[in-house]
Amino acid sequence: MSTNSIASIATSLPPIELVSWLNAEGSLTAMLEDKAGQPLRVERTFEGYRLLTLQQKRQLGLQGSALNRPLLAWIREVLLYGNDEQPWVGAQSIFPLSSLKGNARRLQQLKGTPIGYVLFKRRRTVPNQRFVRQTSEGWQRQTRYDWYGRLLLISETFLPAFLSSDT
Ligand SMILES: C=C(O[C@@H]1C=C(C(=O)O)C=C[C@H]1O)C(=O)O
Repeated sequence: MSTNSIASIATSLPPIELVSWLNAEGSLTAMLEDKAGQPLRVERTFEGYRLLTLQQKRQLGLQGSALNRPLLAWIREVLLYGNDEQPWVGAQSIFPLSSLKGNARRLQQLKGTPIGYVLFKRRRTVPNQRFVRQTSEGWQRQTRYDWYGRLLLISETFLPAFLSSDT
C-alpha cells in the first residue's frame, strides 16, 4: 500500500480521542457536563420552522415519493459551551411536525434547556441509528432517534475548542 493511500486513510479517520464521543450512546449533554464539571450553556442560534432539504429528508430516512413532497419541520440550532469561552459542540436538531405530538411538544419550548434533559429524562439510552462523517467544521455524528415512536434527527459537530480543551 503506497504512502499516499495510507495518508488518505489516515485523514478519513477521526482522531482517537474523539472516537468514544462519536460512538457514545446516552446523553451527550451528560457527558459534556461531566467533562466540564459544570452545567452546559446552550446558545441558540436558530429556532423555527423550515422546509427540509432533500438531503435532510434522506438523513431522516425518507424514501421514494416522500422525498418529493415538501416537509416542514421545527429546527433548533445551538452552540454548546462546556467550561471554555469557545463552544465545544455545534448542534442542529430536526423535529418533523409529526414528531411534535403529546409531551414532545415541549421540545419546541426548550429555550436554554438542553434537549438531553428531556430526551434522556426517563431512560439512559434511546433507540437510534448513528452516522459519523467529517465536515468542514469538524467531525460530526448524526443520530436518528426513535423517541417513543417519534423521529428526531440530531447532528452534533465537535468543534476545535473541544479537542483543545484540557479538561
Ligand atoms: C441530544 C442531546 O442534547 C444535546 C443538546 C442539544 C440542544 O439543547 O439543542 C442538542 C444536541 C445535544 O448535544 C443529548 O444530550 O444527547
